Amino acid sequence: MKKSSSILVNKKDITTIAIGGFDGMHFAHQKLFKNLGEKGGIVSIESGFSNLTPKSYRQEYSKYPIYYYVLENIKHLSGKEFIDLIKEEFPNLKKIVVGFDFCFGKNRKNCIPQLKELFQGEVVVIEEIKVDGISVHSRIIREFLKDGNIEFANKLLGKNYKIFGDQIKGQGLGSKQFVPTINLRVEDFLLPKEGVYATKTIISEKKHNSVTFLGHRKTTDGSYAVETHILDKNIKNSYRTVQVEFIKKLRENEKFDSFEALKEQIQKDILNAKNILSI
Ligand SMILES: Cc1cc2nc3c(=O)[nH]c(=O)nc-3n(C[C@H](O)[C@H](O)[C@H](O)COP(=O)(O)O)c2cc1C
Ligand SMILES: Nc1ncnc2c1ncn2[C@@H]1O[C@H](COP(=O)(O)OP(=O)(O)OP(=O)(O)O)[C@@H](O)[C@H]1O
Repeated sequence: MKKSSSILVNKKDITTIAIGGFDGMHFAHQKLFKNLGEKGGIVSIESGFSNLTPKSYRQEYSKYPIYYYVLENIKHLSGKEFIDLIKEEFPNLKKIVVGFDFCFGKNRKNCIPQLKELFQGEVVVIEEIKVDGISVHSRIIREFLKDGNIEFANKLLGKNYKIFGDQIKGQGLGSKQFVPTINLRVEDFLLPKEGVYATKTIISEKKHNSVTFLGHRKTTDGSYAVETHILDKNIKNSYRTVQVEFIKKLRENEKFDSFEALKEQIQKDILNAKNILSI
C-alpha cells in the first residue's frame, strides 16, 4: 500500500485542489485530477462509508497528495466557514477543481454558484462524465459490483476493481479435496456478489492469474469465504497481505450434491478463467 504523500508535501506549496469524497478514485475523479497541474492536491472528505478505496488505500491511484477531512467534524460549517477553512489550510490556493454536482457546507446547501461567490480564485467545473451513457459515481459502481457486473464496474472505475485481504487459515480441505486456495479475511472493502470470478492476485508485488470464490461455502461448512486459487503457480507459503483484482464473473455460487461434483465444476471454472485471462 502506498503511504499518503500528503505528509511529504506542505499545504503551503499547494496552489490547486480538487474537492470531493473520492471513494473509488474512479474515471470521473481522474478527469478532475487532470486539471490539477504541477502544485495540485486532493481534498478528500471522509464520510466513513468509503469501501471501494477505503481511506488508506486511495493514494495508490494518484500522484497528488491527498489531504483527508472527516465529514463528521466539518458538516456543521456553513458554506463560508468551509471555504474559509480551506483558504486557511491552503494559504496559497489559486484554483479549485470540482465536478458539476459538487455541493458543500451544512446540509449541502451551497453548490457551484456559491463556490464561485465565496472563493476569489479560479473555479474549474468539470461537466458530467458518463461511460456508455451512465454517469460515473461511486454509488453506481457499488451497485454494479453488488450485482456481479465486474466488467461494467471496471469500465466506470477506469481500472480493475481491487481488494486487499490478509491470509487466514481455511478448513484445510482445499488442497486435499479440491484445489489449493489462499483464504482471505477482507475488511473495509465492498465484496462483489457471491460467485466465482476470473481474477488477478498480487502477492509480494507479483501478479498471478487466478480464480476466486466469494460466498457461503454451501457445499462444505456453509461459512462465508474469500478464496483464491492461483492458476500458474503452486502456492505453498503463507502471505500476509494479498490483493485481488476482479476481471469477470464466471458463475453463481452453488450447492453441489457431492465433493466430486464441486471438484468437477472447479476444474471447469479453471478452464473458463484461463480462457478469459488468455492463458
Ligand atoms: C474456483 C472455486 C469455485 C468454488 N465454488 C464453490 C461453489 O460453487 N460452492 C461452494 O459451496 N463452494 C465453492 N468453492 C469453495 C470450496 O467449497 C472450498 O474451496 C473448499 O471448501 C475448501 O475450503 P478451504 O480452502 O477452507 O479448505 C469454490 C472454490 C473454488 C476455488
Ligand atoms: N460523473 C462525474 N462527472 C463529473 N464530476 C464528477 C462525477 N462524479 C463525481 N464528480 C466530482 O468528483 C468530486 C468527488 O465527488 P464524489 O466523491 O461525490 O464522487 P461520486 O462518485 O459522485 O460519489 P457518490 O456516488 O458517493 O456521490 C466532486 O467534485 C464531484 O462533483
